[in-house]
Amino acid sequence: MNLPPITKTYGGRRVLDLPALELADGTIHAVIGANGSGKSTLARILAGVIKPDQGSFPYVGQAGYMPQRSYSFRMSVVRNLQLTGAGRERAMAQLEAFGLAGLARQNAKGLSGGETARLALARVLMEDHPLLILDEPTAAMDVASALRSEEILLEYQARTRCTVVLVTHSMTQARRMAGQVLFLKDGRLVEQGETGQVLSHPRCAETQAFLDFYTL
Ligand SMILES: Nc1ncnc2c1ncn2[C@@H]1O[C@H](COP(=O)(O)OP(=O)(O)OP(=O)(O)O)[C@@H](O)[C@H]1O
Repeated sequence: MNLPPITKTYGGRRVLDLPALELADGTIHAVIGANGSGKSTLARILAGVIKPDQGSFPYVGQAGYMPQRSYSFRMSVVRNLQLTGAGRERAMAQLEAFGLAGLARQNAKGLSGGETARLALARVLMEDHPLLILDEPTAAMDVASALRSEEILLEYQARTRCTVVLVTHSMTQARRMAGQVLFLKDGRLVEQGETGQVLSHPRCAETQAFLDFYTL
């Protein structure tokens, strides 16, 4: 997937200023960087939720998107998944996979934060998308749920061969999941490359300085 240069400006402040990018198809790309570095802004643009300063993103409508603040609809948990057009049996199987089957009949608005995130991920993975944009999908989850979600996501990706943009603050998650890593700082792309290279042998001092905090 070739992306054109992308900029985004709010109130005269440029929060994203990226060059043309190539994201290898069928690969999981982890987007890492400090708070405010532009990760969610990039995710929203790729998902078509907001527009870049210029042009429009050509993949609007094709992407499955899980925003940073996951949400549910005011109806039963199982009906949240049936909204995708799936039958009850398929929806229940997905809830089972995400450990939510016991909550199927409960109103989804009563779910905890981590449960809501599991439901949101379960919902986006009900359909096959060529492009998946996941903004910190497991940040609210307990470790067991996060690891299970990673497994399900990897199975989904292996089956569909979709391209995934995964925003994460977890370097261990990036190592487990991603083939490529993009490091953003102050809205700029500092480094992009194979996961092991960027996380273990970064080329840029700025990347190393960011990663140093993860060994503290
Ligand atoms: N709607 C908006 N109006 C004004 N500024 C915005 C808006 N959305 C984002 N920004 C600014 O753009 C910058 C990048 O925000 P973004 O949410 O993309 O960061 P992030 O890397 O995802 O951060 P975090 O790790 O905290 O989620 C921030 O400084 C933020 O304040």
